[in-house]
Amino acid sequence: MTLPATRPADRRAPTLATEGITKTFGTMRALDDVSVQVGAGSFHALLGENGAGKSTLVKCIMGFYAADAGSVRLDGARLSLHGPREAQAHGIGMVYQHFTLVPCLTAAENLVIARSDARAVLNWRTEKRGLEAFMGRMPFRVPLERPVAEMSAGEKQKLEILKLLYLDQRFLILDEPTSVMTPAEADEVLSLLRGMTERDEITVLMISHKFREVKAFCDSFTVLRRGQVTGSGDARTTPVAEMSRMMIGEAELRERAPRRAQPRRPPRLMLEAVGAEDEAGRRIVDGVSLEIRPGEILGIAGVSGNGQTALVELLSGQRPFAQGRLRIDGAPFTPRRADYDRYKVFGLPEEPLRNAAAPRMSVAENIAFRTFDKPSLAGRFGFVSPARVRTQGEALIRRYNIKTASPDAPIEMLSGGNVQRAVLARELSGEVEVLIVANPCFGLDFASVAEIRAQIMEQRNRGAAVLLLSEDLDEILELADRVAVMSQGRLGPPMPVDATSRAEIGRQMGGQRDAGRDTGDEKSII
Ligand SMILES: Nc1ncnc2c1ncn2[C@@H]1O[C@H](COP(=O)(O)OP(=O)(O)OP(=O)(O)O)[C@@H](O)[C@H]1O
Repeated sequence: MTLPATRPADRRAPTLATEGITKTFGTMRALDDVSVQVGAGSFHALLGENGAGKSTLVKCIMGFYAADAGSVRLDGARLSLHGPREAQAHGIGMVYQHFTLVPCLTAAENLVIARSDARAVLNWRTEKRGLEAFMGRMPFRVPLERPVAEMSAGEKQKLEILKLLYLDQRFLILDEPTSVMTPAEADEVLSLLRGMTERDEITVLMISHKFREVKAFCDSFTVLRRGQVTGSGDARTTPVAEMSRMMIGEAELRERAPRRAQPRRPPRLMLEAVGAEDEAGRRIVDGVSLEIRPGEILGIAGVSGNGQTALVELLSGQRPFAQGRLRIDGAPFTPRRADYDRYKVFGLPEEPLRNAAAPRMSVAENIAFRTFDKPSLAGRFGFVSPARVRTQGEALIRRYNIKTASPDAPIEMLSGGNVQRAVLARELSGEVEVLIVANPCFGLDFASVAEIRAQIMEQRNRGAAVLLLSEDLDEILELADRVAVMSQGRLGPPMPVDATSRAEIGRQMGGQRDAGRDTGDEKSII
C-alpha cells in the first residue's frame, strides 16, 4: 500500500534516551541505572520477563513516576515531565494494556475529546471534516460512527493508536499492543506503524513478549532484567536465543509437559444448553452444550467478544443463567463456593487482579483465599492464623517463583505476570478435579508461559477435566485434546485437535465472523 506523507517536514520522528534512571519502591529497586537509546524513526522493542521493570521505565518516561535519579532526553533536550498531559504536549503518547476510551461515545467523539484544545461547544460538522481528512491520511481505519462499547477489542486497540496519531504524537510507547488483536490484525497494525517509522514520521518504543513480532517489525531492542539493562542491539540480526538468554540469564526453561494417554472415562463436566443474556436482554451465550472427560482439555477458540467472557462468568457464578444447567459427574452443579469445594472446581479467570484477587490485601492472604477457613490455616478457636497464612504464602511464592518484595506486600504492587502466578498458585495448589481457565498466559513472558502451560497439562495428566478458553490459537493447539470454536455466543462442534488444522479453525472463526458485526464497515470512515 502506498501512503501519502502524513506530516509536515518540520514534525519528524524524535530520538529519546533515558540516562541512568533509578526508581525504588520501598526496598524494591525496580530500575537500577537504566540507560536506553531509541533512535529517530526506530521501532524499538523493550523486552524483559514479568517484573523486569519495563512498565516502571515507561511510566518514568511518561511522567507518571518521578525517577529517584537519572533523566529523559527528547531530541537531546532534557525533559522533566509530571504526567501524561505534559508528555502529550511534547509529542510523547502511550497505549496502555487497558483501554482509556469512553465506551458510550463513538470513535469520532473519543478522538475529539482527547484533544486538550477541545472546547465545550464543538462545531461538529467542522470536526467531522477534520476527522475525515485525518482518517484519509491514516494507514488503518476504524468505524468512526460506532460507539466504542460495540467494538471488538482489536478495533479498540486500533482506535487507541489512532488517538495518539490524531494528537500528533511523534514518540509512541506501546505496552503489549497486540495482546487483544487477532494475529492478522496485529500484523496489519504493526506493519503499518513500521511503515510510518521507516518514513521517519514517528518513533516507536514497544513492550512485547512476542519474539515473532519483535523479529518481524522491530529494528532495535533493549532487554531489562531485574531492573537493569542486560543487553541491546539490532533486532533483525540478533538471534532469539540470544535475546532470551539476556532476559532470563542461564536459567533453564521449563520443558513442555508431555501429554500422557488417559483412559476413556465418562464425562466429568457437562454444560447442558446453557445461555446468558446481557443487560439489554440479548442472548450472548446461546445454548452451549459440551462434555469434558477426566484427563481431557477442551479448548474453546474464538475472537474476543463472542461470548467467552460471559461463559466464564456463568461458570464462576458471576452471571445468572438464562437457560440450561451444569453437571459434574452426572450430579447437578451450582456455581457457588460450597459446590466448588465439594467438586474441587478451580479457575483462573481473565484479568486476575480484577476478577480473582483482593488488590489491597497481601500476596500471602490472596494465596490463602480458597483455604482461609480450612483447618490447615485455622489457629486457636478456629480463627484464621496469620502466621500460617504467611508460612503457606511463603512456600507457594517460592514454588511458583512469584516475584514480590515480601509475602505481606499488597498484591496490586506485583507486575501483571506475577499476579497471574499468585492466583494460579492458589488455584492449583489443592486437589483439582475441574479446572476452568481463560487466557491464562495473557501478558506473560515466555518463561512464565512455558511454566503455566506445563502446570495446566500436569493437571490434565493427573485426571482433571480442563476447560480452556483462549484467544491464542497456538495455545489451544499446544494444550487441547479437542477444540471447538465460539462465535456470536454459540459453540461449534468439538473436533479432536489431531484431526483438524489451524486453517480449519481459522476458517470457522473467520467464516462465522463474516456473518457478524466485525466486518464490512471496518474500513468505512464516517
Ligand atoms: N507502584 C509500585 N509499588 C511497589 N512495587 C512496584 C510498583 N510498581 C512496580 N513495582 C515492582 O517493581 C518491579 C517491576 O515491575 P514492572 O511492572 O515495571 O515490571 P514489568 O517488566 O512491566 O512486568 P510485566 O511484564 O509483568 O508487566 C516488580 O517487582 C513490581 O512488583
